[in-house]
Amino acid sequence: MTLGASLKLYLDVDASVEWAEALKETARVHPLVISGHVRLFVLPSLPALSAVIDVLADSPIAVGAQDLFWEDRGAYTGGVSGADLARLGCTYVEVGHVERRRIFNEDDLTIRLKFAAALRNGLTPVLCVGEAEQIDAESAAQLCIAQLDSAMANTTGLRDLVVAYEPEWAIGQAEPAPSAHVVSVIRKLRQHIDEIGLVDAAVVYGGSAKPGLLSALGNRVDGLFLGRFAHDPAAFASIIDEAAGLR
Ligand SMILES: O=C[C@H](O)COP(=O)(O)O
Repeated sequence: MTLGASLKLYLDVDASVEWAEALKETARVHPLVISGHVRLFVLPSLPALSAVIDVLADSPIAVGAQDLFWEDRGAYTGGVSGADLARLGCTYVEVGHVERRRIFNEDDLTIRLKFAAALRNGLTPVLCVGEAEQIDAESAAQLCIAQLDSAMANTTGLRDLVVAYEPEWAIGQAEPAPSAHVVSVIRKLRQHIDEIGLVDAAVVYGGSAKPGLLSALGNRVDGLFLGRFAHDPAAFASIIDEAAGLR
């Protein structure tokens, strides 16, 4: 089971460190985390990365970035190099979140280049896919598959991948997407992923995910990608407990 959380730009550096310290304590005593049956990763904001990496250095919680640039070196003011993220100790990087698409104008080509940059630097991509409007599961799955195939076009050397199914209409809401919809889309996504030979990829759900959801979805998903509802370390801990209950 894979559980990840992105802090987006919600927590400042000090709050991110405090949050990481609380998660570290949860992970330290949780048997399923210790045994590796639940893998945890967190994606703080860029300025908090180093401090959070320091806090989690001797814990099983992996750290990643929420974005990277598609080139590693050069005249790219403000760019973030995947090589530097790896050097800092990041092992994950998020690519394709809809907020990057909408607010920062990233398109399919940008996402493909960033996906390649992640792989080139040995970072596990957390590739976000999802439909914009609430539509039927079959149509949603086709859109997600098209986004996945586009991001991975010409990809070589893929070792590990997290695919986060994040329907845009369910992000930032009080409730996640209905479980039946999530299960149906993820089943079709999983089928496609298996067909193209990525059997080890984890397919997780994100979009107002919170305590109770994992139990409702059961083993039909590989985990969750959390946003706001992970800000409370106790909520994160209770979701790890839910993962334990599914074993
Ligand atoms: O990256 C996380 C997702 O966009 C979900 O965020 P949210 O749970 O705050 O809606």
